Amino acid sequence: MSGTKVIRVGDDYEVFIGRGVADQVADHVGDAMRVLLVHAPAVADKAEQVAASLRTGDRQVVVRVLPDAESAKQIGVAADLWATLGQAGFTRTDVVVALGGGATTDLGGFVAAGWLRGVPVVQVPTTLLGMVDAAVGGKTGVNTAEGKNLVGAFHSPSAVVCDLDLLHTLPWADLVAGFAEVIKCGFIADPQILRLIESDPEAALDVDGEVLPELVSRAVAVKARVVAADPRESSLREILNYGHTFAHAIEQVEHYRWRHGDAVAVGMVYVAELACRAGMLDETIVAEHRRILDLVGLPTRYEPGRWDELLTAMSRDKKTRGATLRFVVLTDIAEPARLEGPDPQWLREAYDAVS
Ligand SMILES: NC(=O)c1ccc[n+]([C@@H]2O[C@H](COP(=O)([O-])OP(=O)(O)OC[C@H]3O[C@@H](n4cnc5c(N)ncnc54)[C@H](O)[C@@H]3O)[C@@H](O)[C@H]2O)c1
Ligand SMILES: O=C(O)C(=O)C[C@@H](O)[C@H](O)[C@H](O)COP(=O)(O)O
Ligand SMILES: [Zn+2]
Repeated sequence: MSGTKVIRVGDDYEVFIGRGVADQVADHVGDAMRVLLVHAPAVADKAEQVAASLRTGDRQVVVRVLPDAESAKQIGVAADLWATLGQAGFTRTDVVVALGGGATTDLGGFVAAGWLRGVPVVQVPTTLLGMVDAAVGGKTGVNTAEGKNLVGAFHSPSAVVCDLDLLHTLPWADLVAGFAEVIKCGFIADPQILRLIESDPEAALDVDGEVLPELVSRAVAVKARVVAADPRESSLREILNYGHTFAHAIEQVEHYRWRHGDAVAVGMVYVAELACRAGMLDETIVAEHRRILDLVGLPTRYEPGRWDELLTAMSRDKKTRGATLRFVVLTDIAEPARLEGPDPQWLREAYDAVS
């Protein structure tokens, strides 16, 4: 890959993918007089560099480090930042910049969505998962005691800056977790993603190689296409939730000790097993889920004996309507469909098949 790849999300904003592009964050804040930069603890050095590049003229740059990972996604963290914005006099032409993984971009986006009912946010994802998924599409939010992402808002970013060089410091387990959302895009919409991974998994996982940028661009293109067609998830966008009903249940019952990507990997196998029991998906495709996830080192199993807790957590999924659980399933690769109110026996059998 040479140069910066630019992917438009409808008429709304652009996603910039390249090496070194975080040095250009200042180009995306316009003439804002004030910028709040929130960042994950692990990228403090980069945050200092970005803050320095933003400090031009009279602009005031306020920098705040967030609690690590999922602990950032709490209403209290957002409330503290709203107090900061109030004290610094942030107006509707001022900007929030979020630098970090998906937890940071979800929280930063939520803070921007709430302040004055919406100020611009520039998303600068620093994990693979953030680049291919979380920072794109405008879903923002926090968790509550009752479940994952239960409070939030749709708030499109004004730009998304994906600097692949930032992946050099990302721990291996977090890089691998990001592949779950890449593989999800392969299964729901772009089989070439699956072919690229299976033909050379090692090359796919090489942050300095040529395959990873291609995978990032392909996954972002899938997300951009779906989000542009259905920004507020009235129908089509639900396909981006493939595997997430079971995944979010795992995350909640594990008190967020499981990575989101790892949970999504198991969640996709669960829902493939479910679709198989519903007679919608051939078992060879279920096996293909396990094989491809295995190739990059993602989990395909969760522990036994937790069914009741998981079922309660699944009932709070946003796709549920009344008492009816709804799942995004596949009838084939790149052929998403819905399964509504499945037989409780299938739900349980699918769990037994992944535990
Ligand atoms: N809004 C959406 O559409 C959307 C989509 C997918 C996921 N998400 C959310 O994203 C979150 C998961 O995101 P994630 O997987 O990026 O996890 P994360 O944000 O928790 O980051 C994982 C870990 O990597 C560290 N880190 C981040 N960048 C680093 C870097 N460059 N070098 C070293 N360490 C670094 C973080 O500090 C953290 O400890 C979940 O909360 C999930 O719900 C949101
Ligand atoms: O962008 C979407 O739409 C997604 O569903 C992407 C998911 O990967 C992501 O984890 C999202 O945060 C889940 O959203 P939720 O609405 O189920 O909370
Ligand atoms: Zn996800």
